[in-house]
Amino acid sequence: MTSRIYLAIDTTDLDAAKALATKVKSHIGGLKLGLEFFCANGHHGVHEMARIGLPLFLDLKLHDIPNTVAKAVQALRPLEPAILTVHASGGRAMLEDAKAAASDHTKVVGVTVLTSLDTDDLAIIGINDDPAAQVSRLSSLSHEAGLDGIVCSGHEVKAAHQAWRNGFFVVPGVRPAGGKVADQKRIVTPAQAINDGASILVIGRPISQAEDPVAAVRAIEATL
Ligand SMILES: O=C(O)c1cc(=O)[nH]c(=O)n1[C@@H]1O[C@H](COP(=O)(O)O)[C@@H](O)[C@H]1O
Repeated sequence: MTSRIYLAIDTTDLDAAKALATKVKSHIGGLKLGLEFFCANGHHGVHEMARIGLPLFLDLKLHDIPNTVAKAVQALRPLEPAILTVHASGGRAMLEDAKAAASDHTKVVGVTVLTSLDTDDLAIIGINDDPAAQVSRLSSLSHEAGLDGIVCSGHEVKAAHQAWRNGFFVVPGVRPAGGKVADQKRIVTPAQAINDGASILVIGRPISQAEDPVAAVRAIEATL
């Protein structure tokens, strides 16, 4: 069975990204290229990473007016990402237009509440609800707008999956028991996220910063 672990490539260094991805490629299901990587390496960097032969998740978290996001999605089509992110809080029209602009081969998923935020952080930006309620709201909106799924933390994935049975659920903020939390706030273990309905896990530093990334990814896989 294909691994459900997508390795987060969070570096500006293309050679380092290629070396890490090549090292672990037979143990993971795909590569997630984020803003840091894309801002430094652009389309060229994505083409280079595509040569490794794994599905690519282009995590640019697009968030703008509908026309601008739709045009950006069109401009990304030649990269043929398997998965692409937009911010669900961009609103219904933006989500519909983003999905319409993407190729049928790309899953467009809505980022709900970043895993680095908790209830206090939401209050500061005027959302007087806990993350679970906000994720539920944005998950329903993403579903209604025709997206393929959402990004949420492992705290919310069970309820989101129950409400949207054939949705695609991306769960970052995943930490092996006792792993360094860093800037994440809503974390769960990889096994919990999968048991609760995650379709794929996005994991970065627990693998990329490990002394032996292959051993780290194998240890995580063994818990699933
Ligand atoms: O969309 C994402 O992938 C994402 C959403 C979110 O809410 N939280 C989150 O951490 N991510 C990404 O998941 C990865 C997590 O990295 P680590 O914390 O190093 O495992 C980073 O590349 C983040 O950009």
